[in-house]
Amino acid sequence: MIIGIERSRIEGEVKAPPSKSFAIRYVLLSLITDVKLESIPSSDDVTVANKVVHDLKDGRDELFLGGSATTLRMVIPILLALGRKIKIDGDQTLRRRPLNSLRYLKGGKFTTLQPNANGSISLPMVVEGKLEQETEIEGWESSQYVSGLIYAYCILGYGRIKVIPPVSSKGYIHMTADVINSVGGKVEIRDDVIEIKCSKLKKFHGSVPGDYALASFYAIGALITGGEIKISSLYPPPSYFGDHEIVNMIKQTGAVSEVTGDTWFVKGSDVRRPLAVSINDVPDLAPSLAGLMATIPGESKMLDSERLRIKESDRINTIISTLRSFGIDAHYSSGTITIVGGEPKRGEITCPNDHRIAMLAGDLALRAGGIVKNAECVSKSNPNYWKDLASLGAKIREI
Ligand SMILES: O=C(O)C1=C[C@@H](OP(=O)(O)O)[C@@H](O)[C@H](O)C1
Ligand SMILES: C=C(OP(=O)(O)O)C(=O)O
Repeated sequence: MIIGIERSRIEGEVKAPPSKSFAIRYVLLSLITDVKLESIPSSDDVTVANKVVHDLKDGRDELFLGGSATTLRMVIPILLALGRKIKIDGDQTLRRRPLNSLRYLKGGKFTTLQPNANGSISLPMVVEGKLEQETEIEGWESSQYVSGLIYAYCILGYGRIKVIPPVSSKGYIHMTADVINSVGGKVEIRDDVIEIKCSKLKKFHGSVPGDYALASFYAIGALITGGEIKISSLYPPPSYFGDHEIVNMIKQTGAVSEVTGDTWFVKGSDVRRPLAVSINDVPDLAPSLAGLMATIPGESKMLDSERLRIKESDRINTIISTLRSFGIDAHYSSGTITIVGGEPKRGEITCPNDHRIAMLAGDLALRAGGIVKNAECVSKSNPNYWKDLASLGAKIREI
């Protein structure tokens, strides 16, 4: 799919896209207790998670994880809790994602079926073995393993995890703990030790809340085109640091940005301050933030950005190359992406099999005009992205 966008003003009201992270957690929760969702999001990753659960319940011994690393790194500990020997594979983007932290999971055996040059653990592989009751695991590579271990120990009834610092994306671990605690589990996070106790869990009957990181592409699209926007169906920002922090980050630049109830209101102002933020705990905010930083005069910085290299694409390179395609100067050094804000020029990219990079290009094109090829890649998390932009005033067409 090739999408052409002319300079537009984004404004109005829109429902936030459903949260991929909450949706995958609720789908996987159905392996532990009864779950009834008002509706299941149609994004690729949630569809994959749903298929994985059905295949496990049908007793299959092969799973296909598409491009979803959240599903992959959460399911592996669950398989060790279930004591199932399973062959798992994914698409090309998932096969490039590192799984080195698996070496900490004592009791697990991971046979890589296409050994790579550096001998690291990767897909396709066979997972077998039994999870030990206490585990330590490094926290740097991904929080998703820790989330999977919380589910795994809930299945086993009890477990203890020592997370070796530094711990990345901590908010997602709190999200997982909140989901299990909401159905009667007992997940206690004390510094770097997590203790899990689960007996008979309650049923879960509810809906998937909106996604702040995905919604931020709409908010920033409005900001950089002079509009104002209300985005509804979001969850009240929790106490821990997570993707909802985007609300405050946008406020720090001088814009109006506030959540009332389930609705986020965003409007630009005459004040445009450059931003310097660490994204190690909120990596999914980097692509949308890049679009905002691109239009704020001065140097903005995204610190602690090393882990962006191991997402669906090497996002350090793909964020910088996308910005440069729209005439914005950006560079990387020692963990920091520096963006020199200015006036984007008409640009064109081919989505590098990374949904959030296509959405970054979409936002920049709303300001300056442009073209996005392989635009269907947004379906990994938000298949309605282009349609939502059109409903908010984007001059957009399929070429
Ligand atoms: O647990 C989750 O739902 C997620 C965790 C994050 O990954 P890392 O923990 O690897 O940063 C994030 O990038 C991903 O999109 C969703
Ligand atoms: C990295 C992402 O997802 P995952 O890790 O689940 O593939 C993402 O949604 O940007």
